[in-house]
Amino acid sequence: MIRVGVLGARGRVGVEVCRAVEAADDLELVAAVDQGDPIEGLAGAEVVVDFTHPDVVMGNLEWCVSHGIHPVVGTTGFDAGRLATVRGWLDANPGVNALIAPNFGIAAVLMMHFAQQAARYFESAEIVELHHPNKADAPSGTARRTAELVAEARRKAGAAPMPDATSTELDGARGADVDGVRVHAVRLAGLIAHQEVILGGDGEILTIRHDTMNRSSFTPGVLLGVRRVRELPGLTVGLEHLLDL
Ligand SMILES: NC(=O)C1=CN([C@@H]2O[C@H](COP(=O)(O)OP(=O)(O)OC[C@H]3O[C@@H](n4cnc5c(N)ncnc54)[C@H](OP(=O)(O)O)[C@@H]3O)[C@@H](O)[C@H]2O)C=CC1
Ligand SMILES: O=C(O)C1=N[C@H](C(=O)O)C[C@H](O)C1
Repeated sequence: MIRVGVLGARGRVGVEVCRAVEAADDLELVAAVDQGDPIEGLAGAEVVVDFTHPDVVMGNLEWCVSHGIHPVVGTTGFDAGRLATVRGWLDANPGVNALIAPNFGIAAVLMMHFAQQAARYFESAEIVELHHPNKADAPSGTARRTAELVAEARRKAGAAPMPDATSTELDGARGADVDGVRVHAVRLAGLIAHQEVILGGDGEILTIRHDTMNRSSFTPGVLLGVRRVRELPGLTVGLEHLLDL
C-alpha cells in the first residue's frame, strides 16, 4: 500500500482524486487537507497530490520535499524559474522525487504530443484554450506547455517566423505571446477544460482539439503518477514521460 495525502482535497479536482485513491486497492488515503487545515496532517504520507492554487503550491512543495514526501502536482503556474527552485529543493533532499504535470488527462497529453509532432509542417500555429470561468490562471498551464512544445519543434526544424502583418490592434486582440506562439484564453460558463491547436499552411488547416468532459478524467493519470513517482529520480515534468510516447 502507498500512503497518499491530498492537498486541495475539497476542490473540484481534489474531491475526485480522494475518491479515486480510496477506490484503489494498492493506495491508502491517509490525509485530506484543504484551506485552513494544518499541513502537518500530511506527515504520514509517502506521496502527496497537490491540486490547490498557483499562489500556494510552491510553499506546499517545499514543505513536502523537506519532509521526505514525494509530491505529484497538478496545480498550474510553473515557469522555468519555479522549476529550477524545485530542482534545488530536490537536490538538497536526495531520494525525494517530484512529478509536475500541467495536464493529467491522457487524451490531453496526446493532444500536446500530436501538436508538437505537427508543428514543423505548418507556416502558422495558434492555440485557443477554453475553460470554466472560475479558473484562477490564464492562459492555462496546458496551453503554455503546448506553446513551448510547438515553439521548440519549430526551432529544431529551423522554421521561419509565422506570418502576421498586424500593425494596429486593441490590447489583447492577438492573445498572449508564449515563446513566439499566440495563445488565446476563453472563460465561459458551461465549459470545463478544452483546447484547440490550429495549424495552418498553404490551402490546408489542421485542428487538434481536446475536450475534458468531467474531472474524473484526470484521475487515471494522477494515480499513475502516484504509483510511479517514487522510482522517477529528481524532477519529472509532464505525464508523457510515464506513457512511453
Ligand atoms: N494538471 C491537471 O491535470 C489539472 C490541473 N488543474 C489545476 O489544479 C489547480 C486546482 O484546480 P481546481 O481543483 O479546479 O481548483 P479549486 O479552487 O476547485 O480547488 C483548489 C482547492 O485548494 C484549496 N486550497 C487553497 N489554498 C490551499 C492551501 N494552502 N492548502 C490546502 N488547500 C488549499 C482551495 O480552497 P479555497 O477554495 O477555500 O481557496 C480549494 O478547495 C489549478 O491550478 C488548476 O489549473 C486542474 C485540473 C486538471
Ligand atoms: O483549471 C482547470 O480547470 C484546468 N487546469 C489545467 C491547466 O491550466 O492546464 C488543466 C486543465 O486544463 C484544467
